[in-house]
Amino acid sequence: MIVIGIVGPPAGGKSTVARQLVEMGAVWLDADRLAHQVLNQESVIEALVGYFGLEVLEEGKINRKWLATQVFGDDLESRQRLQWLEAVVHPPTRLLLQQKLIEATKNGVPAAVLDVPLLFESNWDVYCDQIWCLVTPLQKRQSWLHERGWTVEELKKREARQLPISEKKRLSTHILQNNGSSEELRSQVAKLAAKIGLPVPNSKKPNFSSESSFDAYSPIDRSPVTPTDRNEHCWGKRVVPPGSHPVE
Ligand SMILES: CC(C)(COP(=O)(O)OP(=O)(O)OC[C@H]1O[C@@H](n2cnc3c(N)ncnc32)[C@H](O)[C@@H]1O)[C@@H](O)C(=O)NCCC(=O)NCCS
Ligand SMILES: Nc1ncnc2c1ncn2[C@@H]1O[C@H](COP(=O)(O)OP(=O)(O)OP(=O)(O)O)[C@@H](O)[C@H]1O
Repeated sequence: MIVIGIVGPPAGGKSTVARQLVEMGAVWLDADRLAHQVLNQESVIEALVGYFGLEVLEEGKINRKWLATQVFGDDLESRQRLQWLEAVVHPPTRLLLQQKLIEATKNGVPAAVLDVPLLFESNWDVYCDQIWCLVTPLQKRQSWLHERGWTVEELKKREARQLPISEKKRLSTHILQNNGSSEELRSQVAKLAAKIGLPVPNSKKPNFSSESSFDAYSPIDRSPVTPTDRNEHCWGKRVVPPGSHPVE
């Protein structure tokens, strides 16, 4: 099984690429979704109420929209709150992600896609054979934002808490330019997928939601890919190739 990490700026198209790879037989591991599951755990809710007060709750659940206003900011207090939140949420999220990776390996899927926004920041890159970095202009992301109800300011605040895109590019093995349609993005994804032996469908397949793709694997082809020099050591430290990376 080959492990592909997807990175990029917030709202840069990581999930879109993951969905496209699911259509090509990969399994999608969505760290945001797993972190949301962790936020539903009783012990985590108790810890958050202890730290943030009852305001963090809405109808007994963590109010993520409110919490985002408390942790994404440039001031010292916000940064300390984010650090605290990550220290609570990341370890159980890591455990869930590890379990899902092991499950995918056992199921013999050809590829697992790690859709982890903080892939480098949380050292998840060590699990990856390849890392694909999306380069997506702010203007494009702005035009897609309305779907998730964020303002540009919210987007920028989150981005400021992540590794700069220049660093993400430098540390990645492939770069995808997401500055056109999703079909244009798909053709870049298909090219890279073909290189690692994933079955690329000719026609457009229906979209898989994170919900449905998370535990269910694509029915297209479950046979393992031919081993390449990079996919034989899924659990070893990935070696970052020297120099800059060609635009794919
Ligand atoms: C603050 C929370 C409640 C806001 O929830 P919300 O539903 O608004 O956002 P969601 O979780 O879907 O994240 C959307 C995007 O925000 C950005 N983002 C989320 N957490 C972080 C973070 N700790 N640092 C920088 N950017 C982040 C990412 O680009 C992510 O894809 C939530 O993001 C959270 O609990 N974050 C801390 C846990 C974490 O680091 N998650 C990232 C994956 S491990
Ligand atoms: N090339 C594209 N053409 C049109 N819409 C796009 C394109 N790429 C992404 N989008 C849209 O932009 C929005 C953000 O994309 P997506 O959710 O894939 O980003 P993301 O990187 O996973 O975001 P985050 O990690 O911050 O949650 C979505 O509504 C998606 O449909």
